[in-house]
Amino acid sequence: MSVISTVTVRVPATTANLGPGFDCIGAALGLYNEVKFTSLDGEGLIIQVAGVEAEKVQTDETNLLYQAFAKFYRYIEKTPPAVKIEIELGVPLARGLGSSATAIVGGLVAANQLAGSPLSTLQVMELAIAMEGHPDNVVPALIGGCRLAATSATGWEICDVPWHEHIIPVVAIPDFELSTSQARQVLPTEYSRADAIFNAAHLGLLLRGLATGKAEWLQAALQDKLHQPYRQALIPGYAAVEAAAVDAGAYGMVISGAGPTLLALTDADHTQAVTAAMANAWKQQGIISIVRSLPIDMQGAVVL
Ligand SMILES: Nc1ncnc2c1ncn2[C@@H]1O[C@H](COP(=O)(O)OP(=O)(O)OP(=O)(O)O)[C@@H](O)[C@H]1O
Ligand SMILES: N[C@@H](CCO)C(=O)O
Repeated sequence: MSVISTVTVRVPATTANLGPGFDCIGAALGLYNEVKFTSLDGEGLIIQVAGVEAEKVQTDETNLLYQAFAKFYRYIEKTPPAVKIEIELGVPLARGLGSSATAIVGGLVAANQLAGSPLSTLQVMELAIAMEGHPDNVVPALIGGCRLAATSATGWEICDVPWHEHIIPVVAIPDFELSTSQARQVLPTEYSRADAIFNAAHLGLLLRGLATGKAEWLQAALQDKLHQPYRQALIPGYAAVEAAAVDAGAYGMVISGAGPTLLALTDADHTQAVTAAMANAWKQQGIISIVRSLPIDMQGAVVL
């Protein structure tokens, strides 16, 4: 088989929900997956994976990157070409850092590029949201920054959420997985009026806290009644890691995406202490973790 065309796409990890923004807010982080698509003549699919947890990624047609690639071609009513996909993984799988969003966005962006860009970024975004089922990971993975997504009469309204430069995300990534589908199964299907009001108020406060960096607003805002109370039991050591982060000076701590990664927000003066405290708290529970501060990525998916 000979090579027709090649494209390489880099896609950032994302942290969704940020506490009270369940299924509607997320931010891109400076941690990346890179994927090279080479379209070939003839028929076939070759997938090669390297990097963190490479052995866990499917290498047949069920691979999510390929699923997104094929969905794009079905959408434009063309047959997907034979393709070789080379994946360099930096984002750990099923940890609440948007690995599935990197695959969906990477596959769609690469396919659009190889097909001569017939779709706009907005159209790619709508396809990505439909595939993932919610917008809070795929939107920042595609366009970067911190983003809020809301439905409108005609589709989606996406807005940028200003993130004060003094606010630093610290992610504590444990060495166990929690799939999003499992973490969604424990959620109720209905909520009380009191819980709905609680989240509306705290999401509003979070937006203002993120924009201003005001400590009191951030400390109060990072609370939620829609998903975290139900998911904490799936994350051993949650309470101990949260207490350690706050004692070390974090504004607060939330579940990153569907978990099990935990996300603390802090400032530069406390980043080192918060990072060490979270790692130590988990260690005392017998859980190995990687804890690190990450910048907000402002670029989103990039064709290299
Ligand atoms: N680079 C990749 N290539 C192919 N498939 C991937 C890739 N990354 C993730 N996946 C698929 O996505 C699954 C993980 O998706 P899941 O939604 O459970 O977690 P997540 O996206 O990492 O977390 P969250 O949505 O909470 O941020 C993996 O088990 C794998 O099937
Ligand atoms: N909003 C999603 C993010 C994970 O995909 C959830 O919490 O289930």
